[in-house]
Amino acid sequence: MTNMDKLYEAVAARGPVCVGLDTDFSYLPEGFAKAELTAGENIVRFNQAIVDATKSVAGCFKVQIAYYESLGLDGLNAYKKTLDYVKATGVPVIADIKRGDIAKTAEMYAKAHFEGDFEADFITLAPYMGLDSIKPYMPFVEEKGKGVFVLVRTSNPGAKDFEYEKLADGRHVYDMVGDKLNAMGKSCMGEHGYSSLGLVIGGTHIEEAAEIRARYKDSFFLIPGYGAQGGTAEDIAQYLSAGNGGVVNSSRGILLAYKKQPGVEFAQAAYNECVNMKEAIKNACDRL
Ligand SMILES: O=c1ccn([C@@H]2O[C@H](COP(=O)(O)O)[C@@H](O)[C@H]2O)c(=O)[nH]1
Repeated sequence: MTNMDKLYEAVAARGPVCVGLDTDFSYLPEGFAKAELTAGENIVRFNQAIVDATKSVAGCFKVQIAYYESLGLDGLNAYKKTLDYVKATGVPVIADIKRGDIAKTAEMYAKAHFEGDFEADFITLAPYMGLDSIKPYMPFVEEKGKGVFVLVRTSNPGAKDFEYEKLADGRHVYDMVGDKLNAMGKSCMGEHGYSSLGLVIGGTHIEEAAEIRARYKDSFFLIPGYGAQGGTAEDIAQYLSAGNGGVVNSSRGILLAYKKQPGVEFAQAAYNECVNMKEAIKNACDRL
């Protein structure tokens, strides 16, 4: 069974919410940090509380490496401890590292994030340098069941700058990227009908949602943009297939939920936000 199969089953069991552990030190509630600990150590304590509170309603967790790299070695230690803590729960974990480089360098990134200290179930990749920048990850995908999510149509406003450009055949650039990746992903199909080569499809532009879902029936989607970036359950539901086939990330919306729930402890507030998000997406899927 591939990690994508496990992710599919996790979504079937607990829903599509992907809890984003993009933990900035400034997100820790007042009085939470212990002065005798480093910033990274305090972030790990915060993350552990979030993971404990939300794992029963999380399809997966996503750890955004930039938040940890920005703290240097202390942060990388916190990154590893956070990954290890999530892995011990058995809930799938995506390392959001967005790598993209020449094949030889990509081989090293693959080793760095699919084995050893920073091993994750899934990683994110940027495809701009071409398919040879993705291929070095495929031995881990095809032989060890690992998974990748590759950027196709991103959630940021700048998605319009390159991804929406039109080709001579009428396709958008993001269609061409998605088509090539979807074809590449046929080499690693799982038991549940989804490839281990998944696609990142932002949940903030919905005009093409139905077309994108129909075009890539066997691609699992990582869908960022819910909450803080304005994506709604109604928008996101269109990227799922009967409530599965994708995971929906929310980072700031979950980590900072306590700021919108006065008097509620931060981990409980994160849990409440996950439950609300899960129900809102389910209701929106049911209405489709
Ligand atoms: O198109 C993309 C690809 C990745 N991301 C990542 O998702 C989260 C979003 O965080 P929020 O706080 O929920 O906005 C973050 O890690 C991004 O790096 C994305 O937003 N859009």
